[in-house]
Amino acid sequence: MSVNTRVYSVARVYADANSNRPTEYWDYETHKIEWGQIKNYEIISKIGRGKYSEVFQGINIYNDEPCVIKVLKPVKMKKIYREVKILKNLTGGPNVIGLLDIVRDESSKIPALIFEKVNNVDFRVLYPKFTISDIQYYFTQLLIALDYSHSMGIIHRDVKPQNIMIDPLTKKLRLIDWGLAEFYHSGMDYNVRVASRYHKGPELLVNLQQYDYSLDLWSVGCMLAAIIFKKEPFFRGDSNNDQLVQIAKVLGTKDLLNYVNKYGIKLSDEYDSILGNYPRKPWSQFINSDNQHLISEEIVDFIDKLLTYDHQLRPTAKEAMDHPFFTMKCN
Ligand SMILES: Nc1ncnc2c1ncn2[C@@H]1O[C@H](COP(=O)(O)OP(=O)(O)OP(=O)(O)O)[C@@H](O)[C@H]1O
Repeated sequence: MSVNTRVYSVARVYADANSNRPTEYWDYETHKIEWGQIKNYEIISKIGRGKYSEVFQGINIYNDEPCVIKVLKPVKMKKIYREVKILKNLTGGPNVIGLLDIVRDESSKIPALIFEKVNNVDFRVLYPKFTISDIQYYFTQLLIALDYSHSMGIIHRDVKPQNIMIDPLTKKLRLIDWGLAEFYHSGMDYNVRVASRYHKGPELLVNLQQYDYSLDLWSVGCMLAAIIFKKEPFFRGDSNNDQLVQIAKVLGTKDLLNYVNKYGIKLSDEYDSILGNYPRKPWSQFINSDNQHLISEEIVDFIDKLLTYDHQLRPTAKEAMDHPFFTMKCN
């Protein structure tokens, strides 16, 4: 990230969340990590493997509490400091995964993050069974986590089903994987190589670097559209460029061009031959016999507002929670 002389976009909310706080709050590069005791934890089994880590189920042998041990792969120390600083700032906040400890192996110096464990059910099993009332409940929980993070000056930048742990028995939802999250400073140029392809907002794909918290709301829109229309993922691009084409096939080319023009962005020449001149596709064309029981005017309007090219026009997390979809009566 870098400071630019041309400020063309500033967050509509929480723009000063970091400038109003002391430097120690957001300056992760000078952050000193206080290492805990690695001998307190034992690995039980492997849960998953991410791009940046190997994740294990573990146990704290002193209190017998289950935990998750995220062993970080070698990356720049700066990235580790950022994830730790952000987790320390957000831990204890609503629906944010709790960081319990940070340890490292004495000889290899490999760091590991210790988290609270969620008895997650895979989204491919869970989401297809969701009723409207489940969707209202879990999306409210997700928006609560996002509004909290945004109010704390932090953009998650990788919202996707794999990063949302849900235990349907206790109805606990936790937003995990803060490894790509970043502090928001108005006027700052950010790296657009964040988020996972299917959930990347148009701002990232058109190289609009002064993006903000609203990026996370696009990803929420992708998740919601996938669940409601039973089309997972909703936008399936086979490359970053194709991802924008898939979006344009739904939202239309004209509004995309209006969007980039508004912020004085020039679309890369690579798009010249692939973007075409797609009309806007009505949402009704996504309704079929498999999904019609989930469809309502309210939900379609909500998806329509979240999946807006112009990041400044999307509802904020708080505005999203106030959408009529959430107060809609359901059986
Ligand atoms: N607290 C937790 N409780 C239960 N499962 C977890 C928890 N934290 C992580 N996992 C599991 O481990 C996987 C990887 O964790 P995480 O996303 O933090 O790692 P990552 O290396 O940053 O992943 P990616 O490359 O996908 O971004 C998750 O998708 C999830 O399945």
